[in-house]
Amino acid sequence: MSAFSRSTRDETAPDLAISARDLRKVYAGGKTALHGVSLDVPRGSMFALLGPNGAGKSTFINILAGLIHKTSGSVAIWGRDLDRRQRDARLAIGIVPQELVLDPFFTPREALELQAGFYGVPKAERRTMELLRAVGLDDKADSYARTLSGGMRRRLLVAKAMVHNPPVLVLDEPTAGVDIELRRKLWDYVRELNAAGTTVVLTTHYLEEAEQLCDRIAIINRGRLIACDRREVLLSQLDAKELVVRVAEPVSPERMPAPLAAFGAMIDAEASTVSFQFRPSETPVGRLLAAVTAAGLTVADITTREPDLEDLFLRLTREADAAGDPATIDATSGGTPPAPSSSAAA
Ligand SMILES: Nc1ncnc2c1ncn2[C@@H]1O[C@H](COP(=O)(O)OP(=O)(O)OP(=O)(O)O)[C@@H](O)[C@H]1O
Repeated sequence: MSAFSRSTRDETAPDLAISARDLRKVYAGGKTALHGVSLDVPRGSMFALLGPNGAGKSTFINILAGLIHKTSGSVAIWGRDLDRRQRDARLAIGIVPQELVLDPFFTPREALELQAGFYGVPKAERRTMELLRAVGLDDKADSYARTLSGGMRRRLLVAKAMVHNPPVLVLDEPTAGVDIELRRKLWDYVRELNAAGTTVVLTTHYLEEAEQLCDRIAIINRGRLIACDRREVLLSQLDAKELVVRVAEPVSPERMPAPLAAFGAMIDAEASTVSFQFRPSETPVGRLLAAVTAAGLTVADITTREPDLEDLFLRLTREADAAGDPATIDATSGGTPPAPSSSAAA
């Protein structure tokens, strides 16, 4: 199907694959799962939606999928408003649900054909075997779905979400219960789709996965967006590094040389190391190494540790929890959001 152009040069394609404004969801019973989330997913991006259990990720995705109704706010998928152009919006998105929902009596081939029929894909344009090959299920094309393993079912759901060739693919916890080898295969395929222009949004509990795969990351906590930016920008917010210097001479924390104390160094006598927690924006590593030399020590080896997404995730969710009722970050401007505690309510 060529209805959707993925080219970055195509001026008819929207700049935003998904755009949510002030999205709220209050479930029957009064639970507010989304407190006014505004979020943009640029076309062509590989976008991670991260958050602890119960943060509201599935609620967000289920609204996109049309499985639940939003309470208020608006969402556009591929520039098509979900209220005004529901059918067009749905055609633009493929969703891989969290639950492994498959009819056990259909084979993968039948499941894909049925789905293609549901989306009105003409027989000549169906890519059933191509999709099954892509997800490594071509040899299972005619086995009953009930005989497939959890990982195979997951991959079949990915293929199913792609039958109408949507420009936006959303995967809700796609690798839960999938072993490492299959996970790698799944990601290879998702990367290929993304390289070919498909915008990919995924929710995951594996921070490492988001860090390795995604160029943009949003963090949602208790129904509020607490961060949303390019991965490098988010990680640079941490501005903290650790330098560990192994020295040739014996050292002791009881005899901390003044040049090292000035930088808040810590000494591990057993490992013969001096370590520093520092802000790269304020303190160049060279100054720390100079302090080691000034203390009369010889540098034998150095290692540094960069903060990772897990550090950021923990810090932001803790800050948001400590603030109690943090304001929502409007992540639609494309810039770096302000710190959670000082941002303005959307
Ligand atoms: N049908 C429902 N009725 C009432 N409350 C619900 C319903 N579905 C979800 N919730 C509540 O809404 C909040 C957000 O849930 P949601 O499933 O969106 O979170 P999540 O981030 O996807 O979590 P997980 O990572 O565990 O899937 C939770 O407090 C959850 O208990």
